[in-house]
Amino acid sequence: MAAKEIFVEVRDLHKSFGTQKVLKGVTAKVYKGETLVLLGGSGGGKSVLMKHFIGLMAPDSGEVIVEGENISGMSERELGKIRRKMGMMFQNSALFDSMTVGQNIAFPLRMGGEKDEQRIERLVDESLEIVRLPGQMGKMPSDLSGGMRKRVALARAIVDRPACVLFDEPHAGLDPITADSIDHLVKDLQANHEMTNVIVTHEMRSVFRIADRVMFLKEGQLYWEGTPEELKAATDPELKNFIEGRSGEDWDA
Ligand SMILES: Nc1ncnc2c1ncn2[C@@H]1O[C@H](COP(=O)(O)OP(=O)(O)OP(=O)(O)O)[C@@H](O)[C@H]1O
Repeated sequence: MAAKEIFVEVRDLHKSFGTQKVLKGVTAKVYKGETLVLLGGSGGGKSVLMKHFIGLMAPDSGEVIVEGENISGMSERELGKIRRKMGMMFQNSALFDSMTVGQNIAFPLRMGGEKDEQRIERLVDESLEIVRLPGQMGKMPSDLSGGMRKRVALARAIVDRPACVLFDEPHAGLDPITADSIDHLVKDLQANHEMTNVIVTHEMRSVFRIADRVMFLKEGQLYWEGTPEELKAATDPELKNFIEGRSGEDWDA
């Protein structure tokens, strides 16, 4: 088998907000073409780590390397190029309620200086096709269900055909069937559009459906990494409690 190519690598990342140390020396790799899931308790630093992958946050110390390029110290212009390799689907969809679906999806293209309206229209159309919402560009976000809003947010994240999509809790607030449709879209992006996916989620059913690899963050450090099969077989009480949804505290005491 060919050696796996690294898409993003972080080395010994440290990040604090005021006196709160959020990342305490995280070293991790994301491989091209994989679906990587980040797990861990609330506040463990998953979203903060993901924002470092895309250059939205800069570390206090440590390195972020995207396709072999160290992004620390890059100018905003150079960082812009790096960010275009990645699309991010934010928590709670973060759509602009005053804009139509089409305008929301086109937003990153226009912000990036795209002036070719035909190209914008084509990319918006294609993105809506990919997320299985063809022809919905004229709707307002308030007319859509939660699941459809997530799909629009995904269409916006992929509109510029990034090499990698970062998903911050794409399953939050969805019923199991709608969550399943998001999982199908994730696997479709990977299989048919050669995208690398990095996903923060708490939805264990989805983890076992979509992940090629799992990383478990705890208190700002990489506590464990492995395949979903290895996670299922894990005997570590911390991991077992997490996947089985147990608090680990003794409530009968
Ligand atoms: N921009 C910021 N300014 C100050 N504190 C922040 C900022 N971003 C994150 N934090 C803090 O960093 C900690 C980790 O946040 P993060 O969002 O990465 O957690 P998480 O592991 O993704 O958890 P959750 O599952 O709850 O989203 C939290 O205590 C949060 O309040």
